[in-house]
Amino acid sequence: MCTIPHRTAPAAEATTPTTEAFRVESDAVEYTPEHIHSRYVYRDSKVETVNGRVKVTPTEKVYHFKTARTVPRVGLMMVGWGGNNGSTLTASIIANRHNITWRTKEGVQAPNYYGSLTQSSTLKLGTDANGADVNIPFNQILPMVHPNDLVLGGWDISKFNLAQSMERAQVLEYDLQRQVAEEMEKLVPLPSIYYPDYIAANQSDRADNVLAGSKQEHLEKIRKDIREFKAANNLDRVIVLWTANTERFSAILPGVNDTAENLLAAVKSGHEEVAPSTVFAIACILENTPFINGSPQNTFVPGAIELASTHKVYIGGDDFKSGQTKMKSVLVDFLVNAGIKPLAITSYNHLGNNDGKNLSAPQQFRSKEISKSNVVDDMVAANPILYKKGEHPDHIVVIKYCPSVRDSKRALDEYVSEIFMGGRNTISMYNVCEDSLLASPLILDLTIITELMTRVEYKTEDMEDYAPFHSVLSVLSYMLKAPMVPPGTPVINALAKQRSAMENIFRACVGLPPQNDMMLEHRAF
Ligand SMILES: NC(=O)c1ccc[n+]([C@@H]2O[C@H](COP(=O)([O-])OP(=O)(O)OC[C@H]3O[C@@H](n4cnc5c(N)ncnc54)[C@H](O)[C@@H]3O)[C@@H](O)[C@H]2O)c1
Ligand SMILES: O=P([O-])([O-])O[C@@H]1[C@@H](O)[C@H](O)[C@@H](O)[C@H](O)[C@@H]1O
Repeated sequence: MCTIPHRTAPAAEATTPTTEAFRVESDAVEYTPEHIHSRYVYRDSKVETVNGRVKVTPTEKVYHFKTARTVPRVGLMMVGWGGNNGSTLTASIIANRHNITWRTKEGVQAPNYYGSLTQSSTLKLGTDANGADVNIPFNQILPMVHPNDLVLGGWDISKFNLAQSMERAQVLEYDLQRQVAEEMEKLVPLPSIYYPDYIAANQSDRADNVLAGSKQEHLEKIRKDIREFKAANNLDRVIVLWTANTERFSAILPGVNDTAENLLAAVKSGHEEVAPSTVFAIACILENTPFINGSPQNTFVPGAIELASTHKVYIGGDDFKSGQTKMKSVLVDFLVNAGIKPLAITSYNHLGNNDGKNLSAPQQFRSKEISKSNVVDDMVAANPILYKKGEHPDHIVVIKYCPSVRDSKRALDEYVSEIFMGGRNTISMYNVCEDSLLASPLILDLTIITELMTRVEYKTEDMEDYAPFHSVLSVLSYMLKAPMVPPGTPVINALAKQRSAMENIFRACVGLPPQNDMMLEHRAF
């Protein structure tokens, strides 16, 4: 097995087509100066029951994909920039960009992007003449923006600059903090929208950087912020990502947020049931700027989804899938697909960062409890041998705030399953991690893949022109606890399926077949 060496980051002024790490030699793939064109045969199986007999028919559908090769100048604006995730990610990009190393008790540590699928994982490109796998860095399958080239900005209700925020977060080692502090000090979050009812009351002491005025004025100000950030930094594309506090859920109210028209009117009238995150989402959509929600609240009320679809702007969410839930979406997938029946899943964690402080309030915890609880639904529903219709494991989620452990979340999980002949199997896990060091790389992947998707279009044989994917970007699901999907389509939480879907879509864009792991060349020869 060999891996094509990892390329260093291109210069920030990437304005010419990226030179790909490989070329696909196929009649189904064409490289022009501007695009990669591919013709892809999508194969599936249609199942129908006719007179009690199940009939399966293999199907084929031709898709034409077109991917713009030039990686644009990209800005990432974070809502909640001064938080643990935002400050940690910013410091980490600066450290990687300048290759800043720092001393720890174990020696010299170099910067990296571990935990980022696009930056630190690989995929199998094919096999060499000896039949050995050839693996490439995930970010070489298609031209992607490099994290080092992202221009960073954003908003926070706290006026701390990013050096103060990094110090407050207490996530990164001091020897690194001191080296990036000067650059971080110059980064100051824009004032933001603050509706006290939406986050815990215990957050009020941070709220010293807030916008005055009406909801409509807030909407217009955020739109202006995006335009000005883009112009000031000579950007081609801005991605906005919510990594601010978890909000309470918004009630879905007919006449208020059920349609795009009603939602815009509700903002204009200052209706209380429009959350800050929804105002941000509307501002982004109206500015043709993708908006990703890294928190669990229902930012994307029906009216926001309709608005995004009408404007063909990408939205995605909800809630970074960083630790306990990520593990759950692997373990339950393994158990159920091994024919083992989880009976009870109890997930407890305590943490001491500001996120934990905000989640100590009931309404904010409820938002998180919902996003953490639905992650096994698809796996359970897919196995009627183990689970009768409507049957599911007991699933308990507990989160407690314990200031002294800071960002170092302690997660304790127990999985009790029924096994062969009435037996029981209990798996216990203890997972300690700096929560922000798990979430920050996910912010990169969400940003990088969202930007890539703005450069991918498809056309089927019955379409006149190319079109973007559906505005609800379900391809992001690998990074999210409660993946948003186009209305009426299935939600997939199993981590392996989520990664496979993303990889195979990108493979199709360069005319490669889906990865199937059959390895027939090593079994039938
Ligand atoms: N592993 C993880 O860290 C993880 C995993 C999944 C989800 N999340 C979610 O990501 C979010 C951020 O996590 P964190 O640890 O960085 O939290 P944090 O509390 O450290 O940061 C949130 C920041 O948002 C700011 N803020 C709150 N309301 C705002 C508004 N309306 N506009 C602008 N800024 C606002 C706060 O001042 C704070 O600086 C939380 O909602 C959390 O639930 C985190
Ligand atoms: O991603 P994950 O570890 O399942 O879930 C985490 C929660 O357990 C934690 O309490 C919360 O503070 C983080 O925001 C994150 O949502």
